[in-house]
Amino acid sequence: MASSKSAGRPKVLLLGVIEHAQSSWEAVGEIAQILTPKSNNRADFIQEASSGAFDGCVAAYRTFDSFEVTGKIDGELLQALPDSLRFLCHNGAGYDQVDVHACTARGIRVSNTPTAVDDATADMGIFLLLGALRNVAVGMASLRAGEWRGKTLPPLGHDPQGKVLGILGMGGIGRNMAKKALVFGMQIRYHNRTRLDAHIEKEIGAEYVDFDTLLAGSDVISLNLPLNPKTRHIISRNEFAKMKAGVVIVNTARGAVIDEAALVEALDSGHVSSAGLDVYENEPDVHPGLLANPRVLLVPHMGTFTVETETKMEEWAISNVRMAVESGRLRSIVPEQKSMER
Ligand SMILES: NC(=O)C1=CN([C@@H]2O[C@H](COP(=O)(O)OP(=O)(O)OC[C@H]3O[C@@H](n4cnc5c(N)ncnc54)[C@H](O)[C@@H]3O)[C@@H](O)[C@H]2O)C=CC1
Ligand SMILES: O=CC(=O)O
Repeated sequence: MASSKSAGRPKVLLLGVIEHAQSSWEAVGEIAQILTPKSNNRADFIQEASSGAFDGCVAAYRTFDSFEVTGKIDGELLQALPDSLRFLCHNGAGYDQVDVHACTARGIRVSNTPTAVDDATADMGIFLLLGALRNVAVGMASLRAGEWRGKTLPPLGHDPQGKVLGILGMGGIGRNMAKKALVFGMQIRYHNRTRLDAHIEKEIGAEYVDFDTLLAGSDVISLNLPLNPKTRHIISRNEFAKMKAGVVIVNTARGAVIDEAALVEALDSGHVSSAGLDVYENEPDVHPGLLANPRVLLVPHMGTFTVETETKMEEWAISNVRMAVESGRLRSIVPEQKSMER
C-alpha cells in the first residue's frame, strides 16, 4: 500500500536486499515508491507480477542472489512484469542471469557495475594463481586432516617469476590482474574480442596474441571474460589439448566458460597440473571431480566479498536506479545496449 507521502512518485521494484548502502537507498525512497515482492520462488513471483502487484514500476534493482526467487530474467518473466518497466539495474559486473536480448526486445535497458569489482576480483585471481602454482590446497587439506604435510610431501610448486600468464578477456578485471601479475615478475599475454589500443597495451605491459597462441604458449591461463552463448564452454577438450602440459587454470569469471567435465579430465590426466577456481558451472553444486582433486584450490564465489567492494557495487547499482528515475538514463548500460543510450 502506498503511503500518502509516496503516492504519485515513480515506482521502483527491489529484487534482493540492500546490505550496505542504506542511506543511498533511503534517498531513492525520497524520490520513488519502493515495492518489494512477497514471493520466494519463481512460480509465485510470476503470479504476483501477473496480478498487477508491480504495475507502474519504471525501474528494478536486482542482486545476484535474487535469482533464487525470480530465476533468470528471461522472456517468460518479462512478459509477467509490467509494460511500464524500462530499466533493470543489476548489482554485479557479470549479468548472465539476465537475457539482455529479451530485455532489448521489450525496450528495457540493463545496467551492471563495471570497475567497482576490479580490485577485489583481480586480488582473488592473484590469490588463486599463486595458490594453484604453489599447490597450497594439497598442504592445507593434509594439515586439516591432522597429517601435517601428508604421508607423502605435497608436490613442489612453481614460482610466478618468468612464467607466461595468458589472460582471456582483457576488460576491467583482466587488466587489473595483469598489472598485479607484472609485479610478481610474470610475462603477460592476452586475447580479447577487440585488441586494446597500443598505448593501453604498453601501459599494462601486455602482448596481444591470437586465441590458439594464448592456449599453447601460457604457463597459467586466467579466464576473465563474460559468460554468454558465445563464450559458454569456450575452454573444452579441444582447447585443453592445445595447452602446454602442466598448465595452471585460474577462473574467476563464470564456471560455464569452462566445460567443467573436460577440466576434471585434464586435471585427472595431469595435463592441467592445478587449478584455482572461484566459480562453477552449476553453482552452488561443484563437480565431484573437482572436490575430490587436492590440486584444485576451491573458493565458493567470493571474488567481490569485501565490505568495501560490496558497498561500492551497491552504491553503483543504486546510482543507476537514481539516474533512471531522475533523468531516464543509466550510468553504466551494458555493452550490448550502448546504442540504446544515444
Ligand atoms: N568471481 C567474481 O566474484 C566475479 C566475477 N566476475 C565475472 O568476470 C567477468 C569479467 O568482468 P569484467 O572484467 O568486469 O568485464 P569487462 O566487460 O570489463 O571485460 C570482459 C572482457 O572480455 C572480452 N570478451 C568478451 N567476449 C570475449 C571472447 N569471446 N573472447 C575474448 N574476449 C572476450 C570483452 O571484450 C572485454 O574486454 C564478468 O562478466 C563476470 O562474469 C565479475 C566480478 C566478480
Ligand atoms: O560475480 C560477481 C559479479 O559481480 O559478476
